[in-house]
Amino acid sequence: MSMTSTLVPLLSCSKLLTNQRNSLFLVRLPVCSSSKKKHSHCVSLHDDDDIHSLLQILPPDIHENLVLGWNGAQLLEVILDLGRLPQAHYLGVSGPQYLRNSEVSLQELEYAQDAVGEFGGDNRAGITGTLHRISAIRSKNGSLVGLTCRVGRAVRGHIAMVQDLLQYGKSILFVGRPGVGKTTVMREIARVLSDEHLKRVVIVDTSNEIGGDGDIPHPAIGRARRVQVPQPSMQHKVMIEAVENHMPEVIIVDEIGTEAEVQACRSIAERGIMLIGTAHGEQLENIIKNPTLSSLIGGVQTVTLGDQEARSRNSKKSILERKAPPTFPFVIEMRERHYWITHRTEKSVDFILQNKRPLVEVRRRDKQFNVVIERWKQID
Ligand SMILES: Nc1ncnc2c1ncn2[C@@H]1O[C@H](COP(=O)(O)OP(=O)(O)OP(=O)(O)O)[C@@H](O)[C@H]1O
Repeated sequence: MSMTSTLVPLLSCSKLLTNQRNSLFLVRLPVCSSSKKKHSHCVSLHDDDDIHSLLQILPPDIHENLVLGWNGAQLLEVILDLGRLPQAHYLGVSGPQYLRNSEVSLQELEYAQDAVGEFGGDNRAGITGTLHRISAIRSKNGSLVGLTCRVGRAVRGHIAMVQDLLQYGKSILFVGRPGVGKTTVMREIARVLSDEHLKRVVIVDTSNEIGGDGDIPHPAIGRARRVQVPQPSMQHKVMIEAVENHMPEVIIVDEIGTEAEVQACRSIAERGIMLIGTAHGEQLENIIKNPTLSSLIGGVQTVTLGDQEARSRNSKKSILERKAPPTFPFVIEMRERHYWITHRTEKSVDFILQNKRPLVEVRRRDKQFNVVIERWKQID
C-alpha cells in the first residue's frame, strides 16, 4: 500500500504561528492514500471504533482541535496532564502532537473525570459500549493529576498473522511492549474462535478492556462470553470460577502478572482448556528470567551434573534446565505491530537455557500487506 505524507492542520489559528512552541505542531503524518482500499494497518474509522464517544469526554476546545487536525484512524491516545500541554499520539508518528498552547487545568481534568464515571481499583475506567480505556494518574493524596485516554478498536484482518496456529487448539502467550497491540489481538482471537471455529470462549476481562465497558459486551468479541472482574486482585479466582461454572473450551485473559494468576493458568491448562493470554515482558527471555512468570514457560531449575556428564556435555557442573512442560506451548513476541516472532516454547526455552539462539518463526507483513512466515530462523 502506498503511503503519502500530509501536513496535519492540527491548529489552524494564525496566532499559533507566532507562538514559540509553534514548531511542535508541524508534524507530518502518514495517511492512507486510498480511502477505498482498507488494510488493518490503516484502520478505517468505522462505527465499531466510536472515537467520538472518547472525544466527548475531552474539554471542548481540545476536542475541537483534535477534529480540526483529524486523522482519527491513526489516533492512539490523548494525554492530559495537569499544568502541561495536552497531547495526542498517532500511529506511525514518533513523539506527541500538542493540541493547544495552554496547559491543562484541574477543572478540565475534573470535567473529563465526571464524563467518564467511576474508576476501578486499577485506576482505569471505560465508556459504556466502547472499547476505549481511560487511565488516571493520581497524586500521593489521591487527587487526579493526569489522564491517558487510549482509543480501543476492533481491528479485523490482523488475525491473519496467527490464524494457522489457532487450529492446533494449543495455548498461546503473547508478549510485547505496552501499546504494541496485544489486547486488540486478544479481542479478534475471541471473535474468530467463537464465531468461525465455533468454540465456547470465555474472556476473563479484568478492566473490561477486551469486551469494552458496560454489561453488554462489544460486538467485536463475536459470540465469546465475557466475565467481569470486580477487583484486579481477584483475576485468578474469576479465571477458575469461569472454568468451573461455564464449561469453556477457550479462556482468554489479558495481563497475567501474579503468582496466583500463573497458578490459575497452570490449573486451567491441565484441564485441557486452550488459553490465550498476554504477559508483560518484551521477549521470551524476559519471561524465563522472571521468577513469577517463568512457570508459564515450564519454570527453570538449577541442576548439578556429575563430573562425567558435565565433561560429555562440555558444560559447567551446575546448569539451568526447564522444570516442566510449559503452560503455553506457543509464545509470540509482538516486536512490532506487523513483525512477530513465534516460539515453540519447549524448544526455544531449552535452547535459551543452553545459551543457544532458538530457531523461530518470523511472521510479518510484506509490502503488499500479505502475511509472510519464515520458518527455522535464528534471530537476535
Ligand atoms: N492492528 C492495529 N491497527 C490499528 N490500531 C491498532 C492495531 N492494534 C492496536 N491498535 C491500537 O493501538 C493502541 C494500543 O493497542 P492495545 O491496547 O491492543 O495494546 P497493548 O499491547 O494491549 O497495550 P497494553 O500492554 O498497554 O495494554 C490502541 O489504541 C489500539 O486501538
